[in-house]
Amino acid sequence: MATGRNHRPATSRSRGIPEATVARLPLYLRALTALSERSVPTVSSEELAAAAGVNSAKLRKDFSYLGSYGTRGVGYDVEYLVYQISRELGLTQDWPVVIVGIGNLGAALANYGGFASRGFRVAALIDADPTLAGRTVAGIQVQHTDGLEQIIADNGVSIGVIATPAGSAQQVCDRLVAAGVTSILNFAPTVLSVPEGVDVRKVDLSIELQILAFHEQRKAGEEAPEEEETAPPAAPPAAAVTKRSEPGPDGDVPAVMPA
Ligand SMILES: NC(=O)c1ccc[n+]([C@@H]2O[C@H](COP(=O)([O-])OP(=O)(O)OC[C@H]3O[C@@H](n4cnc5c(N)ncnc54)[C@H](O)[C@@H]3O)[C@@H](O)[C@H]2O)c1
Repeated sequence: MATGRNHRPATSRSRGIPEATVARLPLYLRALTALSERSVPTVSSEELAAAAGVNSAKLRKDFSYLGSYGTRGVGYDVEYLVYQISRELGLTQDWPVVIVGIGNLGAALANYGGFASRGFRVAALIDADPTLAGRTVAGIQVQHTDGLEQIIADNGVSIGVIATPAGSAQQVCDRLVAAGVTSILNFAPTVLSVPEGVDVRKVDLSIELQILAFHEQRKAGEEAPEEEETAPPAAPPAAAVTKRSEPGPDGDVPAVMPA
């Protein structure tokens, strides 16, 4: 099943919106939702850009793809933009989601209230451990992986979340895809291979931490007084050098949102 490449198009399939813009829409939506909750009626591109952590020229360009230009001197209508972006992201409908792997992470995700409020209903929790089957997590009974295909079909699920160990993730992914799932959020630290037409998003908090560590190290380097550079460790003997494995052909996108 794990054949073919997931060729990610440069633009979204709906109306030629660039993927980079699509990736920023949730940031705008989050900022706009906060304004809406405070009953703020309009917002300028600069204010909204600052709240979303995005450059304001980029924001205006992004909104032009939605056909939203704002009113000079007034700004953007908050409620209407919330509606427009939600519609563009497909959030005006309810998306049933299954989570596979109900360990520490899967249970935490199941308990996270933020999915439901954003239109993602956790329809089922699935785990391979027979001792977990029947247990209730976040008010939902965990079901055994034996029934995975039936669960997907019964609930009309198109989005699956993988929170299993890395070693089982590809097999789980293959079963989800064979059962009809076409979007996967992968938390397992492995590259998934999926057929054309299946989207994979990968979340890896340790990669985010590593990037922060890189910046911390650079900051520390800038602050430290000049001193002799530490010699790098000696290169390993040729025999000990192993070839780095090539990333698998899943074409998934790192969790880091473009600024
Ligand atoms: N992306 C991140 O930022 C992040 C953060 C924490 C953990 N993780 C990863 O998430 C995964 C889960 O971590 P955890 O701490 O919850 O582990 P865990 O061991 O607590 O839970 C894993 C669960 O997966 C189940 N499982 C194993 N094989 C399965 C299969 N084939 N089908 C269905 N269920 C299966 C196990 O029974 C277990 O309940 C790991 O891969 C971990 O590395 C990622």
